[in-house]
Amino acid sequence: MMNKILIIDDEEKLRGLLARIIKLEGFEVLEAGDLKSAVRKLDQSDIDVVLCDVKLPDGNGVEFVKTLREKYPLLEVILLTAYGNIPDGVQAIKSGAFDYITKGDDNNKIIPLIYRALEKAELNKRVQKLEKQVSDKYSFHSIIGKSRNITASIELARRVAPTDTTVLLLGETGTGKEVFAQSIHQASPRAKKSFVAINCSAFGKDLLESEMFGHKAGAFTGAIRDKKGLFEEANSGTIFLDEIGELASELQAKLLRVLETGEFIKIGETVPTKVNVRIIAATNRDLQKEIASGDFRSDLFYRLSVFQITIPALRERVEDIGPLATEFATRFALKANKKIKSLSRDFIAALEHYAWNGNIRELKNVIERSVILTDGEELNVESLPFELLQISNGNSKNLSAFSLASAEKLHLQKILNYTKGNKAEAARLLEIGIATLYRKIDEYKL
Ligand SMILES: Nc1ncnc2c1ncn2[C@@H]1O[C@H](COP(=O)(O)OP(=O)(O)OP(=O)(O)O)[C@@H](O)[C@H]1O
Repeated sequence: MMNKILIIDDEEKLRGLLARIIKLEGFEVLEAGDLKSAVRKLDQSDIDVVLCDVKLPDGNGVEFVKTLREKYPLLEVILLTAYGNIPDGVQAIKSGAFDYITKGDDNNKIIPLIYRALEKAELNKRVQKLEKQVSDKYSFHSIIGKSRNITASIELARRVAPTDTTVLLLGETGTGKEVFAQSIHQASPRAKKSFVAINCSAFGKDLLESEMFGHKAGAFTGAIRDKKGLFEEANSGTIFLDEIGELASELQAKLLRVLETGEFIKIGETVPTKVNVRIIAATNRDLQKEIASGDFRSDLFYRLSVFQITIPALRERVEDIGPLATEFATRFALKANKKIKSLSRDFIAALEHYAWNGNIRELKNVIERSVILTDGEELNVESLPFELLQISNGNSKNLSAFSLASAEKLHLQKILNYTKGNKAEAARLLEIGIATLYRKIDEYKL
């Protein structure tokens, strides 16, 4: 499609000349003699770049730049200034114009400038598209599940999303706490600002403090330059503090201060930094217990737990397992270039009977493994890890699908089958001592 350029200028001769030059480059040119007819043209067609004169019969071009940026954020504006009137150009750029150019003077400069403005306009469109993709990906719609339990959690999250209220997400590992945090952010007025996530158990205390709050150059050895902390990065947006129960006590105090005053002091700094950040925290621990044992400050807990949402474990919403598995199978099949059309009944039944201590994350892993192991069009039980099929054996050690132990167990089973239960022969083949074999048989309840 041809790019469209709109020229707004009341001097017909000059406008015509400019239009001819631009048309020669293969662009489609639209013309307007005043702001009113310009607005009509802008509403009727998708303009990419606007060239706008300053003095117009019904208004001022410099001021019009602001309106243009707000109403048509994807297009770019080049202001046509009168000779020697640099302040107009500077003001226009402040208001969001792409650039300015002196009228009549530099017609040979206009084409390259238009090309650059077009590139910027294309970029605007790409960014908008990506933003839409991100917000779709992290919207509440992306949370799969129709069970009463999960819909109740989603409903709570929807309600609190548009506010600035601090949210505490409770739930076992892998239940989707981060997915919830992102959806809340995306459904809030802060959606266009940053969403920053930090796992409080991922760093040691000192590193975590500098990650969260930043430091001044020279604050400690290795602090070569000033570092912005994640709270600053998240300014005007949302910060997600995962595994908040792991936060060291000094940092708990610092976080409490942020919650109370919006302020913190960077490492090595003396004056506080102020931020406006919405806080979403998450934990899989029982914070009441941590409070009782003195590991978590109760005042911080009360600040954080203004609005609590519990995300149900997968075993508490068994009816969602089938739809989740199907969705993951589709995604992984696409990724692995496999033609998987269905999941067998037994396959889903086995999934529904399993305890899923690792919740959705574990389910995702199991499905990925099954997709990799399947060559046909249907996922069936043969592709499931051993433990999932051993559900009736309540004593068996609970192993995750990808663990080394799970592979070891499977291997032992195979060898023992091969030697028809002859343990001495099995130990020889496995190149381990007979005592070790007995121990493993016992451990895996073979
Ligand atoms: N309802 C859902 N629908 C689809 N995918 C989901 C859903 N909930 C979670 N997931 C996926 O499950 C995985 C685990 O989710 P997430 O990281 O949000 O869990 P978490 O509770 O924050 O885990 P942890 O406590 O270990 O940090 C991710 O890959 C996520 O994309």
